[in-house]
Amino acid sequence: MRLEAESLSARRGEDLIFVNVSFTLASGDALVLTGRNGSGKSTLLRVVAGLLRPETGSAICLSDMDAEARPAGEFSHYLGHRNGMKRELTVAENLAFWKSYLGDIEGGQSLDIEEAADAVELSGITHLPYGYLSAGQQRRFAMARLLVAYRPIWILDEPTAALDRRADAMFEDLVKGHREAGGIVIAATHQPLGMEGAQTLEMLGFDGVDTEYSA
Ligand SMILES: Nc1ncnc2c1ncn2[C@@H]1O[C@H](COP(=O)(O)OP(=O)(O)OP(=O)(O)O)[C@@H](O)[C@H]1O
Repeated sequence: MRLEAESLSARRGEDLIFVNVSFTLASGDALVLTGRNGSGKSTLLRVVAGLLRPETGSAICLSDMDAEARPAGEFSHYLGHRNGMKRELTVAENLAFWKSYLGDIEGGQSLDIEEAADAVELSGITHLPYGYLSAGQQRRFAMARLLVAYRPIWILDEPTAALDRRADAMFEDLVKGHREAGGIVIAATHQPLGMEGAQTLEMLGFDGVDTEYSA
């Protein structure tokens, strides 16, 4: 599998946030986005995930299963700053929703809900309303979303911000396991997070609008 981003530009409001961003990632590869606050990291992640329309360019995925290139978003999990879980529902209900809503795509297998809870070291509390949990527990279960439906590309925006070191280590193992199984990871993160050997791409914000970016 290959993810190819070519000549991406994006606009927020009136302003171009970045132009000419290109990179290619193959199975097992990772890309770390760096750059100061407001430089466009989240915007680029949302464009690749298919949540924001690019001004120019495309992010496509060439899968071994499919002769045709398809939008990268169809192959992606997106874990943004927000957790994407309903506070009133139990953890199990939230994860069951994501599991049935997303389903698996060809080429990989997902975990069931208790297995995913175990993988984020929180088994036994999936019957609790999500809103009862601590911020760190909520974030861990948001990470469990990545495991209950298979997607080869993980797009992660500061996934472990405000978590403790043990959670970092747990998440690092998940990311390593995903890459070893042939997955691709793109993350805006200041922590290592299993991203060894990753390409890096420094986002320059408005300053970079006249400069070409590529990783
Ligand atoms: N919905 C929006 N409408 C207009 N401008 C926006 C919107 N969202 C973000 N921006 C602007 O786009 C620019 C890039 O923001 P973005 O969130 O992508 O940066 P970032 O590098 O992820 O920042 P941080 O490190 O603070 O998370 C900023 O100038 C921001 O003000």
